[in-house]
Amino acid sequence: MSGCLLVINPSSGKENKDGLSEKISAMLSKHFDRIELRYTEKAGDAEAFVDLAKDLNMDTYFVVGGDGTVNEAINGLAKMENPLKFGFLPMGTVNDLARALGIPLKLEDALSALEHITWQPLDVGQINDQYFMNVVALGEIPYAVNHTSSEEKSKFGFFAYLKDGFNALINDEGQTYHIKLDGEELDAITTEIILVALTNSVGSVEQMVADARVDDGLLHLLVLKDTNALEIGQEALQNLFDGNVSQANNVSYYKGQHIEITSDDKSDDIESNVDGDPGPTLPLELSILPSKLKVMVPKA
Ligand SMILES: Nc1ncnc2c1ncn2[C@@H]1O[C@H](COP(=O)(O)OP(=O)(O)OP(=O)(O)O)[C@@H](O)[C@H]1O
Repeated sequence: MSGCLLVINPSSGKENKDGLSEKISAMLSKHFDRIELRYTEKAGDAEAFVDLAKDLNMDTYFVVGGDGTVNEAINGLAKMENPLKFGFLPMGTVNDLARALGIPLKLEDALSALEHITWQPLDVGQINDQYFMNVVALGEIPYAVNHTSSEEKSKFGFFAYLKDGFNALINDEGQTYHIKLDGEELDAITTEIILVALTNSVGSVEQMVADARVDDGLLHLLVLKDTNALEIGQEALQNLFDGNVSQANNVSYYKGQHIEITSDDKSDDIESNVDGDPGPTLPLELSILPSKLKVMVPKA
């Protein structure tokens, strides 16, 4: 008998929640014999419920929420040797993983798209001792975003805020970083922003990293160059938001499986942003877990 634990974050998103669990259960009942429902109450619940799903002998773990909830689910699943299968419905403001996987962002559309499903292999990223599914950002700008109130963030979204707030946020020349990519030391770089992306969609910009595939087994490293000159920085950031960053002049673009990032500057103060939330400080070690998960997507 196939079973699915359905976990809903009742605080995510702004859509009307009337009949939400019934509608989702109806869709899931087409694919599973047995469905159990739980609601999250606080940070960490969507990660902890993975253990409950295992105890209940479920084979699939399905969450409904924003990027925070999806990231928690990934953190629960990725540490399993043989992870449960994964599914989700996007309810947040950014929803990059859904965009990359072709899961519609509107609830009713997603529910009908998932009437017919297939299981897509999905890479998971590791940063120090935690996991991510979409993007790690590092530098002055992500730092400022980390220290922005969640109201502002939920109003504008992570990168929308970043874009609108770019002028206001620039206040110095950036940090100097040392980056080792697959064991090779790159030239030291002074920059305001470093991104490590897993999917083509970053910060709601669906083709920012046009080459990235959810199961290509690669980390996509983007470094904004020449940020001492504000105008160049702005132009490069605009290139990021216009998509297809590998074509942009002021962005260095690399691919690899293992990245180490250190800095001569005050490392303890340099904080990362992981999937839109504050992450670990330097030094950072990132790696890819190729096709670690199988995720439910609409059948083409
Ligand atoms: N019942 C609850 N009430 C209030 N907050 C909750 C509840 N359950 C979980 N949370 C909080 O919600 C956070 C995750 O929110 P999530 O990011 O999924 O939604 P969102 O903020 O609407 O989406 P996005 O980040 O894309 O804007 C968790 O880290 C946790 O702190």
